[in-house]
Amino acid sequence: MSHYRALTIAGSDSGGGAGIQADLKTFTTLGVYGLSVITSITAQNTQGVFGIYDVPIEGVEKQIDVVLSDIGTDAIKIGMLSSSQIVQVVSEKLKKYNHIPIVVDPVMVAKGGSPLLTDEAKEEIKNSLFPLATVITPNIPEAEVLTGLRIQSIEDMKRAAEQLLLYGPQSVIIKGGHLENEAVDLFYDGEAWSLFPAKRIQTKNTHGTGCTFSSAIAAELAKGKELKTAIEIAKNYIQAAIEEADQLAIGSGHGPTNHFAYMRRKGLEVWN
Ligand SMILES: Nc1ncnc2c1ncn2[C@@H]1O[C@H](COP(=O)(O)OP(=O)(O)O)[C@@H](O)[C@H]1O
Ligand SMILES: Cc1ncc(COP(=O)(O)OP(=O)(O)O)c(N)n1
Repeated sequence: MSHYRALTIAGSDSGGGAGIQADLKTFTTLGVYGLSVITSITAQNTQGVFGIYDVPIEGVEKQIDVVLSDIGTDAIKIGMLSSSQIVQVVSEKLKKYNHIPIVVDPVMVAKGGSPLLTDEAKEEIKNSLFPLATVITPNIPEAEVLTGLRIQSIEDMKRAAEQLLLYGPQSVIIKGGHLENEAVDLFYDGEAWSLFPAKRIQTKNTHGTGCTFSSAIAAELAKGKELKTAIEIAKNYIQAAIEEADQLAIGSGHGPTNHFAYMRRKGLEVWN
């Protein structure tokens, strides 16, 4: 029996809530075999980021080469790429895989405010990586930095999405986790707008929501789902993970979301 495969190219979060660790948990609980290329190691817990150690460029290149030449993948998710050199090498390598769906999460800042990429790398992401993307998934602060617009409403999100599409991705989803009332995400592919609304959950345990959401989209694309269906499933997955986040109670700061919740709701008992 063969399995669908998804590759994450991202940073490691030692606290397990975001980055590579969140991506692999998401792939696994959506039934997809997860592969990983680590770009950077963060010393991180629920209280914040205490150190960032980039993997040497040759190490990033080698991981991509050996994984793709032997195992291959059905979808790729890109998360934290902390320097412009890492963005360059990843973009260069992925140019020859443009038949595979690519989800780009332009990770910039961790919840506690620690920067996860340099200013130089922001330009490189727009110019080199966005043109390769099936979909890009900025949150509101990221979309503001990338466009220079102030985003406070759905109309502002629409303007930002139009501007971001000019960099060449096939589509854009601006995540609304930072809006005040509703957690509504806006999708745009140059033809039509779609809204993915959800009730905003009051919890401090939202560490890794963006990583989890983008890797759930990648997992569903790996299975061959159409993009909007993949986003709908990812939205249900993250909603369940946030709704049941407080049951995990990991760490003393901003805890992770609950990657078991979606599986449990599908009737699979994961612990006793
Ligand atoms: N408190 C919340 N309640 C419900 N959904 C949320 C909440 N926070 C974030 N989300 C959802 O989680 C996903 C990730 O969004 P967001 O938190 O904005 O990303 P990031 O982690 O990159 O800042 C989006 O679908 C967003 O709507
Ligand atoms: C290693 C690593 N990658 C990405 C992030 C940011 O993840 P995100 O899902 O945006 O979650 P928050 O940091 O906003 O909770 C990270 N912290 N670490």
